Parts: sequence; structure tokens; C-alpha cells
Amino acid sequence: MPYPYVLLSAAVSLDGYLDDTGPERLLLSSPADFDRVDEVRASVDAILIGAGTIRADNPRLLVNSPERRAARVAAGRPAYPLKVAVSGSGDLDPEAKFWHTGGEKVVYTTDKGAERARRVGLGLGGADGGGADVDVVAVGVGLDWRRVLEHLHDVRGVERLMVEGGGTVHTQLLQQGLADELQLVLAPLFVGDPKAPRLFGPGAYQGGRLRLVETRRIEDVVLMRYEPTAPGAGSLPSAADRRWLSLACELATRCPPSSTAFSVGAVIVAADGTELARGHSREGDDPVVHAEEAALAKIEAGDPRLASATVYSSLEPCARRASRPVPCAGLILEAGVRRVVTAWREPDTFVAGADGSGLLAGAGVDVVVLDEYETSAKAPNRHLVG
Ligand SMILES: NC(=O)C1=CN([C@@H]2O[C@H](COP(=O)(O)OP(=O)(O)OC[C@H]3O[C@@H](n4cnc5c(N)ncnc54)[C@H](OP(=O)(O)O)[C@@H]3O)[C@@H](O)[C@H]2O)C=CC1
Ligand SMILES: Nc1c(N[C@@H]2O[C@H](COP(=O)(O)O)[C@@H](O)[C@H]2O)[nH]c(=O)[nH]c1=O
Repeated sequence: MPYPYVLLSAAVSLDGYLDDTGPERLLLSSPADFDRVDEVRASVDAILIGAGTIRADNPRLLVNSPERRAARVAAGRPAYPLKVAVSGSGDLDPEAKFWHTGGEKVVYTTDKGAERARRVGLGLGGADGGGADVDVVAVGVGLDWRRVLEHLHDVRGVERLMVEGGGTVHTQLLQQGLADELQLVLAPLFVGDPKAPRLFGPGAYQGGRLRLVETRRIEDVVLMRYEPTAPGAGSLPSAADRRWLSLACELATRCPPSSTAFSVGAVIVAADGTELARGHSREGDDPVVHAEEAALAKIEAGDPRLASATVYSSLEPCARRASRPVPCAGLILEAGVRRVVTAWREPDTFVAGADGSGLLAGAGVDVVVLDEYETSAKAPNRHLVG
């Protein structure tokens, strides 16, 4: 199920705090950085915050620039992005500015939280009750982030989601592998108060390093943009899974053309997000080598990282082949890899009933098919499959 692209945005002090404990919101960004944040807001379909930030900051979360709002409208979009809040308790002040400014609003909350929110007038559609255009979505006894993202994508049409904190929300989205990008601004000041909120709390983060994609000086602050790299676990896809699979699809376009074989790309990634190898069909001087085979051949047999690695392949690994004794599904099993992410199930073009995914799953491998990448995986094979 596709999710929106999730962009986490925050500003922190040199000692890692999001705010101080005073009554006013701490301004960490510089004026030009606040303008950059406004630009990012104008580029997204929705902005999400946790109820803690509504209670602490009473934010409006608007696109402040009239020019940017006009450009959105000219492009057929609403002037303001959808505003999204999450709350377990439903302890939401109906007078908060969040509900009375900007465009549409939605709050995801528990069944009990929804009752409480409705008791104070949210979601009732009253002209002056604060519920005017707030959609209160009850999600059951607990809030499952995947369900929230799915709902935002499928029901509200959100393709790009900006998350503006606070720390509780950022921590969960990062730890659950649901963040596509982190935009972090480092401000040259200290908070020094251990009671102040931190950006990231304790818990299980991805091992290894995130990918640094950009640094930018903006007046006296520095913007750093990172992408998480760690594969998901088991059948649950992570945001990084999508990025790696997208790379596999891109590698497929580099294959020497053929009218008798598919063009496929593959990447093998360790559990901590380190790329171990990549390959594509017919690479080097080998006219029959497959992508997964080419990638696996670059890793020493018995490499201890293989047991917890993920193989990304634009087309599912082959189950049978004439040109080699062992098909790619077999090579993956021999290598001890236990997780495969693919975009496209093999059609009957060359081998009838090929079921590499079934073969792998039958041997206990987690096979994840992200069919939203199928079109991209097929692109270099259009002459074969139409
Ligand atoms: N410098 C910056 O860039 C930013 C700073 N901030 C600062 O961060 C602070 C607030 O951070 P924090 O207190 O962590 O609050 P958050 O904004 O992260 O909100 C946390 C609340 O969101 C709800 N929530 C989050 N996850 C779940 C879940 N899985 N299930 C149910 N409910 C959930 C809960 O609401 P409930 O309690 O209603 O159940 C929870 O208490 C403020 O001081 C603010 O100024 C905030 C954003 C950006
Ligand atoms: N303090 C702080 C941020 N705080 C974020 O901005 C929100 C308020 O926005 P607005 O309603 O437009 O005033 C606030 O609730 C929180 O999400 N953001 C940043 O980029 N840099 C900062 O220094």
C-alpha cells in the first residue's frame, strides 16, 4: 500500500533540544530559515504535528507567504495544506489556533480520544464550535502510524507529508522506519535544561549511518538533510525499502538491450543500511548474467551480513533458467539471505509459471512486493511485455 513521502522537519539547539521550558516557543530557526520552512510547507499536501505541540506552542501552521498560497491555487491545489494532528487522549483545546486558521484539518485519535474531542465540539461541524471543518478520525484503541499514513494517502490524497514535530512524533516515525527524509536545522544556541523536550528520545533506531544528502548554511543556522537507509524488517516495508527498490529499478535501465531476456536491477543492503553490492542484467562482458547473480557474486560467500541483508530486485528473482544451473532464487537461498523486496512478479514471457517469490517464501524468506514500482520496473522491458 503506498504511503505519502514523509519529511520530518525540526530545528534543534547545539545541545539537541527542540524548545526550552518557558511559556513562549523557542525560536531556533533564523528569519531566512523560517521562510525556508514556509516554502517547504507550500510544497506539501499536508502538515502533521502531535497534540503535545498544539498544547505547548498553539501553532497555526500556515503557508504565510501570499505569493506561495497564490501559486498553490494557480496549480489547482488548496491555498493551505491539510493540517493533521495526532492525539491518543483527545485532550485538545477547541480554542487552539490550529482549528481556526488555514484550510482543512483532520485529527487521528483513539476511539476514546474521539469521544473526548467531540465532547468539546471538535468534529461536530458547528459554525462556531471549533469543529467547523475538522475531521475527527477514530482509529481504535491505539494509533498505528501505518494506518494513519495509509488513510492520509488513500482517503485524503496526500502524496507529500511534512511532519513538524514534536519529538514524540519524530521519534516514532524514525524508529518505525516510516521517515523518507529528515530536514534538521542546527541553531547556534544552548538550552541546557534537562526538562526541555529533545528531538529524539531513547529507543531502537536503525543501526549504521543515515545518508547525508545536503548541507546548507542559512544565516547563522545549518540545514542538514538526511535519508534513513535501513531496510524494513520481515514483511513490513520501510521508507528506505522504497528508496532501495527505486535504485534497483534505475539500475535496470542500465542493462545492455536484449530481445530475449529481461532487464533487471538488484541491490543488496545490510541490516544497518550499508550497501553491500549492486548489479544489473548482462553487466560486464557476461551476456546472460542476471542482476541478483551479478550482485551476489561481488560479496564473499559466508559474509556474516548476508543473513540479515535484504535483496532488492526490480523483477522477482528467477525460479528456473536455462543458461545457468542455479536460478537466482536458489542463489539467494544459498547465500543465506532471508528477505527480498521486489516490484514486479515475473510474467510468462520466457518461462511459464515462474514463481521465484513462491519458491523463496516456501523456504521461509520474507518476500515483499511493492507493486507501486511495477511500472518503473517494466519501463526498460516494454519491448518485451508491452
Ligand atoms: N524546534 C522545532 O522544530 C519544534 C519544536 N517542537 C517542540 O516540541 C515540544 C512538543 O513535543 P512533544 O511533547 O514530544 O509532543 P508531540 O508534538 O510529539 O506530541 C505528542 C503527543 O502526540 C500524540 N501522539 C504521538 N504519538 C502517538 C501515538 N503513537 N499514539 C497516540 N498518540 C500519539 C499524543 O497526544 P496525547 O497526549 O493527546 O495523547 C502525544 O502526547 C514543544 O515544546 C514544541 O515547542 C515541536 C515541533 C517542532
Ligand atoms: N521553533 C521552531 C519550529 N517550531 C514549529 O513551528 C510551529 C509553529 O509554526 P507557526 O504556526 O507558523 O508559528 C511549531 O508548532 C513547531 O511545529 N520550527 C522551526 O522550523 N524552527 C523553530 O525554531
